[in-house]
Order: sequence, then structure tokens, then C-alpha cells
Amino acid sequence: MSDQLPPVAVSAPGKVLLAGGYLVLDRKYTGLVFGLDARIHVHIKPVATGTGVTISEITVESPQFEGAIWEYGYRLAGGGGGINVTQLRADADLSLNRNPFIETALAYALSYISNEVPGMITPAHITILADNSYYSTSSPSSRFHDFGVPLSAAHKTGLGSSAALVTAFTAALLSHYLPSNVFDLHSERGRRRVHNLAQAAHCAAQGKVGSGFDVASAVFGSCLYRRFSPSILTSQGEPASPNFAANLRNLINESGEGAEWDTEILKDRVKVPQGLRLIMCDVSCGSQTPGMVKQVLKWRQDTGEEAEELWRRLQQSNEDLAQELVNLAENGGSYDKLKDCIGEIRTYIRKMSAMSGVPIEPPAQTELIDACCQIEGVIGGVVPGAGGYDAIALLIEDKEEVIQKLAKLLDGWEVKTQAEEGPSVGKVSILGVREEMQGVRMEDSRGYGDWIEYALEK
Ligand SMILES: Nc1ncnc2c1ncn2[C@@H]1O[C@H](COP(=O)(O)OP(=O)(O)O)[C@@H](O)[C@H]1O
Ligand SMILES: C[C@@](O)(CCOP(=O)(O)OP(=O)(O)O)CC(=O)O
Repeated sequence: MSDQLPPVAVSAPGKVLLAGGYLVLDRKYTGLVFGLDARIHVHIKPVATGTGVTISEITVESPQFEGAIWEYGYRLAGGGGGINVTQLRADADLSLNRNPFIETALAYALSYISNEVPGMITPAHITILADNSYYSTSSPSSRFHDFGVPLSAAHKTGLGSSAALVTAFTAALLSHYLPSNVFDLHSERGRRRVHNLAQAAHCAAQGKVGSGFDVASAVFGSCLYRRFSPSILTSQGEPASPNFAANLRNLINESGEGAEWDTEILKDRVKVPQGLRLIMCDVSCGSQTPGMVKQVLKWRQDTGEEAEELWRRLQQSNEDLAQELVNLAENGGSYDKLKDCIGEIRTYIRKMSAMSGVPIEPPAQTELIDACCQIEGVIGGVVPGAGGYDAIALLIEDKEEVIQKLAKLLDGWEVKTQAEEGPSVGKVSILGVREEMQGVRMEDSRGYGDWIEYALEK
């Protein structure tokens, strides 16, 4: 037993893109992204194998959900293809319950690890534990609630579960299998590798290259983010295809001329003044981000200079907001300018909505944010990310009475949507989350008590 690798645990935060939705897809512009104190935790422990028995299996389990267990066999692929990961079936008649984010992140991370230090991959049991706010608007008493439904039936609150998961999962695998002189999550170099690997795996699992602000904030925490050039990921190839491992190594380690990722993470351009906090409200209707992105980008392309002018003005307003937050954090002062900055952003977003015909800040959300802003202690609010009917993010004074007044306002509030399928009505709930500056981090692997035992007993 003594030669077994020690257990590890890693967590990564959720996100909210407070300003820069759509703009951040283009490297000319930036996004103001906050990490949130809702985290996804990944715990890895070795599985003892009996003498003479060689099994090459990794089991991944998400015990908060029904049937959320995935078993994988792994082996070295020929032709330098890295590690081939195959999901195992408990029963030949059962259909496979696939989890593309886990499967892809596993294939990418194991391929990278086996190329860095051959022969390191021993059987393991991996447990995923997500803070409740990812799937719940109430506050269950248990730290990691048993939702009692399959993952596919869970209500997602839009905090970026897949990015936090892929980031924590990747960092945990590298920390578990690689010696600390090869990989160290505490070092800048280590975090950069996690970032590159998680971005590559997340894009591959999603089947598209987004701006990556969610993975970047999961790794580095709150920041002003400029995306990587999408071309970095275009010639990567599939896991198990010839030379996948060597190509992946060059991509992740940024080796060779011109191989450096051009992502920009500006941490010191983001601050929250003392006495203020972010708060998120979930709107139960939801919007389909990919459809909205397509429409907005098409409108931008068709419209040319007029759209570009709007993009430039919005970028300026977003930068003004970031700057005023830093200014107040460092020097104090009244919130008047901050309110103006948020107001200006909303004016441009509504213009973007009206001109593109995409409901980014639709009238029902305008009404909701305006009503919240009437409450004393609410500085301002926006539709975060792609906007739509998903959520609102508010900047408020960090006082319990402000939250209580908000809760009273929102109780019974109805957001009426005009979706293509017909009108519907959504409820609004405050999520128990706030901003957090820190990104991915090591956790005490003994700090999960029964949750890990429970996971293994089932
Ligand atoms: N707790 C979890 N355990 C296992 N997989 C998860 C968990 N949370 C999220 N995922 C994975 O992430 C997917 C959701 O990702 P996505 O639809 O992009 O939502 P989000 O916007 O929250 O990232 C799920 O289908 C699943 O594959
Ligand atoms: C439009 C975007 O710039 C921002 C979307 O932000 P959201 O936070 O709305 O994203 P989802 O979690 O995928 O719903 C697209 C992008 O940057 O990739």
C-alpha cells in the first residue's frame, strides 16, 4: 500500500460575466469576469489492486445525482495517440450514460500525463461534489445535497458547472499523478498548464470554441479577460489519433516557436470595494445561449461599422466600470459614478438588443433590474453573460437588510417571456453566492468525511 499515490482534492469556482458578453468572443475586446464562491470539488483516491491482478480502470462518481457513475478503462493507444479511454458497461444490455465533459477531460489529462511521465497511471476512484447553488436556489442544510434525480433532470442555475468541473478535474488528475517537480498547482506555470489543458478539453467536449472566460476564471479567479486566438485549438486532433500525445504536450507546455497562448488575465484590474458585494438572482425561464450568440454575431457581421461603433462604446463603458470599481476599492468615495457606469452599459446593451432583435436585456428583465435598483443599498444590476431570461447580477451594499428587502421584492415577482414557443412566466430567486477572487486550489483531501465514504459504499 505504501507505494500508492496519496489522495488529492481540488476545487474550482463558478463564474459570472458581469460585463463584456459577446464582445469577449473577439480578441479586440475584453470581459469583466468574477469567480463565485460556489465551487466544484474533485477528490481522487487510489484503488488498491490485488497482487497479480492488473486492472486499468478509473471510476468517476457524482454521488449527489442518481445513476451518476461512469467507469472507464484506459490503455496506451498506438501511434503516439496518448491514452485511449473507453467507457465500460456494467451490463451489456444497458445503454451507456455518457458524460462528454468527464470523458474528454479524462482522455486529455491522462494523455498529457502519460507523455510527461510514462507509466504513472494507476487505478483510481474519483468523486465529484458540487456546491448546492449550481443546481438549487434554496439552501439545503447539507453541504453537498443529494438531489435525488439524474444529472440530466437537475435545474442548472447557470454558474458554469462544466467549466468548473473540467478545471477541477484536470487539476486534480495532474496533481494526483505527476510528481511535484513536474507539476505544481501552486506555481504560475502549473496553473497555466491547467488552463491550457482545461480549455482544450472543454472546447473539445462542447464541440465549439467559445471565448473560454468560464475556464479562465475557474483557473485564475476574477479577472479582466482577453481570450486566446481560436486558431490555437484548430489543429489539435482527436484523442487516440496519431501523434495526439506529442501535439497535446506542445500545446499545453507552449513549446516551440509561436506556441505561446495569447490569453490575457489581468487580475489587478478587478476589485470589489469594501462594503459592496455581488449577488446573483436566478430566473427560472432560461435562454438558449448558442442560438443568441449566432444571431448577435450574424447581425454584427451584416451591420458592419455601425455595430463596430457600438462594440467600441460598450467596451469603453465596461472598462470604465472596472476602473471605477478599482478606484473605489483603493480610494473610497460615493457610488454615484459607479451607478452611472452600470447605467451606461445597460443603455448600450439595450441598443444591442433592439438593433439585433435578440432579447439580451428584454423589457421583462429591464423591469426587474429597475425594480431592484429602487431598493436602498442596491447600486445597480445587469443581465450577465449572454443575457436573456436566465439571470440577473446585482451589485449591492453588503448588508443583510438589503438582501431581505430584495427577497421581499422578488417573492411573487413574475418574469413574463415571449419565447417562440409561446409566453411563459418565470420566478426569481436569490442564489446564495457572491464574488470570490481566488481560482482553482488544492483542498484538504480529508475534509470531505462521509461524502467520500458514502460515494464508495453505493
Ligand atoms: N456535478 C456534476 N457531475 C458530473 N458532471 C457534471 C456535473 N455538473 C455538470 N456536469 C457536466 O457538465 C454538463 C453541463 O454543462 P453545460 O450544459 O455546459 O452547463 P454549464 O453552463 O453549467 O456549464 C453536464 O451535462 C455534465 O456533463
Ligand atoms: C455570449 C458569450 O460572450 C458569454 C456567454 O456567457 P454565459 O454566462 O451566458 O454562458 P453560458 O454559461 O454558456 O450560458 C459567449 C462566450 O463568451 O463564450
